Amino acid sequence: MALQGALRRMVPGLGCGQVAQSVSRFRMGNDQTTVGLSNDATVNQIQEIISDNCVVIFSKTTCSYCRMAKKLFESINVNYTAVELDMNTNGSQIQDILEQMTGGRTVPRVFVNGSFVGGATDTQRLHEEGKLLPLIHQCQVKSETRSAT
Ligand SMILES: N[C@@H](CCC(=O)N[C@@H](CS)C(=O)NCC(=O)O)C(=O)O
Ligand code: FES
Repeated sequence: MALQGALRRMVPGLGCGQVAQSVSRFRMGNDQTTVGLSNDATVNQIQEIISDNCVVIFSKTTCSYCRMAKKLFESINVNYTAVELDMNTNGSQIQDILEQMTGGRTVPRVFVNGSFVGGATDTQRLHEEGKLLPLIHQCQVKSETRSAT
């Protein structure tokens, strides 16, 4: 699928700033300029957020599973960027695109180091299997490589 190809081709993310206490939140499309974005523009916006941030959670403010995913990252002191789809003018468009990219439209949709890792239970399982922190560590390796060059 074209979108999956596009996701794989993404440039590595810029600094991810994990292992910090504060939680960064990013809202897309809440201002006038981004209302009614074309599909391509929204795809680009999504890809930019995913490549610029080590951990991205596409979420809804009312969703307990989303809360669970956020709490998991908070418990391991890892910063995340939450995109709250229910606070966003383009929320359902973003959800449609995420479905094309990942094969599902449920929230949360969690991305680490540019790759989709699953929903809340998938992310929790990954952590229990000891596989989540190594993925997060990959973002640090990337940002260290970048700053060394
Ligand atoms: N096992 C999934 C469950 C995700 C799920 O069922 N999400 C529901 C809300 S809790 C959903 O996205 N429903 C469709 C919607 O809100 O658009 C996970 O842990 O993330
Ligand atoms: S837990 Fe109900 S909306 Fe996610």
